[in-house]
Amino acid sequence: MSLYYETATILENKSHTDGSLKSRIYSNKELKSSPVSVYALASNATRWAEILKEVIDRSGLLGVERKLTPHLALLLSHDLLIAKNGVAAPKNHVLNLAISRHKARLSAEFARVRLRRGFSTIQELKESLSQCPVATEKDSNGLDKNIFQEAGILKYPRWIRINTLKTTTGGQLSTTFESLPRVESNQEVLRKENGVDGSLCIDTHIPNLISIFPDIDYTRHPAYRSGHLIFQDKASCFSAYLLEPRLSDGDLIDACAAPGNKTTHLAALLQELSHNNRSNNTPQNHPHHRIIACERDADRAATLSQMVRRAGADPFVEVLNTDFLKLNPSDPRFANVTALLLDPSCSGSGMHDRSDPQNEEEGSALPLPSRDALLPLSTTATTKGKKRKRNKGRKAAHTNPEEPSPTPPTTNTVQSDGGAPTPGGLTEKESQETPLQKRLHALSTFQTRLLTHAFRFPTAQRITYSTCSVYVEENEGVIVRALASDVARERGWRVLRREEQVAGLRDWQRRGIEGEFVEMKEEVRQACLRCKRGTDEGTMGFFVCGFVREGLGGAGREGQEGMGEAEGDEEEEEWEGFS
Ligand SMILES: C[S@@+](CC[C@H](N)C(=O)[O-])C[C@H]1O[C@@H](n2cnc3c(N)ncnc32)[C@H](O)[C@@H]1O
Repeated sequence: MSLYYETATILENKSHTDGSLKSRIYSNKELKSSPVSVYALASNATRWAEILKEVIDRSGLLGVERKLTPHLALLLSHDLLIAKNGVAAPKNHVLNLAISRHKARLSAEFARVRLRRGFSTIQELKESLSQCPVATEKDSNGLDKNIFQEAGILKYPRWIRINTLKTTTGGQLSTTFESLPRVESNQEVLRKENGVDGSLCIDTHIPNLISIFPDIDYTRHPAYRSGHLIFQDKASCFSAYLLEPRLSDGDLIDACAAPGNKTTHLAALLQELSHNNRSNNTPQNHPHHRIIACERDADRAATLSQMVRRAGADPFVEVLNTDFLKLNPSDPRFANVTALLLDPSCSGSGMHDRSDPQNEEEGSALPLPSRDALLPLSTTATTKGKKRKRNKGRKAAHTNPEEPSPTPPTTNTVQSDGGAPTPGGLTEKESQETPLQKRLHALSTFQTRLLTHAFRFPTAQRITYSTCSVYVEENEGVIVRALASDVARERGWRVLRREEQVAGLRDWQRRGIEGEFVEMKEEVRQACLRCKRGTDEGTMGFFVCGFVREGLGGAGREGQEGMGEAEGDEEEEEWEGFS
């Protein structure tokens, strides 16, 4: 059935074609299926991906149906479980058979996943996923706007950061955006009147950021192609802005940099500083600040280099295709590092439409089911013959402020020693964790390690830690654990208090939340900034917290600590299944 194969190919996007999901579909002249159907299937399945991944993983579908790829499984299970008309293939078609023979198991898992999230009906769950205003008009391609409503696109404006490395906001407003009237709020931006091409709002928290109607496609516009405009959600701009680069800074590290939105934002902020400080004679093309942009994945590092060049940030940025955890903080190459931006891989649960290029640029992939999902965890944990280290101070249990906890009510605070170990190296509680809990556990362990590694850079004075996740485990939980670490205490790291934050972000109202099992001081909670999906603010779900250092404690131990930890960490990371 070409609809499923073609939609899967579009979502995989192996050729890395530029453009929005919609433009990739409509510009594809080889499609046999109707673009309307491909778009509807792709955008709807994408929206449900996180839930469907959990359903498919729990059912073990991919372990037995070798003909199904993760993308095909996602699309077919969407139609089987959610679409009004079911699977759009004849009953005896190989794809229909491959999914339908597991209907009972998939439906049961779907019901479990739904109930665990606190929704008594599919309709309620559906509504929670598409909190968008109803629109009935057709778009320029004749598409019913309700399709976009389901995909959740209308709720969010398109955020564009004007890249001041190459242009100015004034210049762009009078050229590229000349035809768009200015409005005062995102809500007005989203209210597209008949016959009007949309409007534009200048953001009040982040300089050089605008929002426009999301349906206006600028991916082919010369200003976008030449790097004058960068698609970047407002929330994602918080990380570099909160780090607040200064003229007194030495080198900066972006520890997990690809595809490079925050790296180029840092570069733009640095350049503005030099421009504003006329007494400083640093020539624009020979900045004394170096941004070391670290990315461990080779393909993504190549994309990062490309993006850095396109944004005109190359005079500032040195791309390192390496694992940040392998950098020795005491290496003389990093002797001048004063600030680090850490935006590690995360669950991506704060993103609204992962197939949108704006979100692809944020670096989180579509959650896909896995063939190994049902392998007993004890097998995966011991295949490498490594034993797991205990997480000191680990308290966070699953908490997503946007949905009820999947943790069974009987699960209590995870003790720092994790309880009694099972023969497979897992505690009883850990072996009872759902796939989501296991994933969050592994992610937050990895994220805490990255953050504590950042604490080790001897001359570092400021750090920002951010994720596009809504889960407390990956956010406040990581902050609390990292602050409790020996290295944080020895080196004098503390949170950047709200009153110390850059103007604009200091006024941001959404602050940290205490999860069921994460307690923190009010000062720490206030230091955490959150953005919530589905609000009038028009952002994705996001979290950021800044750190500053009081004094330079423990400076004598840097060399040993840097390398010693990297080795031990590797052992733990392999156990956690991250490569
Ligand atoms: C959320 S994305 C970063 C997005 C980026 N900050 C931006 O704004 O465009 C996380 C990136 O970190 C990379 N990464 C994960 N672990 C890493 C590590 N230990 N060292 C370096 N890069 C890592 C991932 O490959 C991924 O590209």
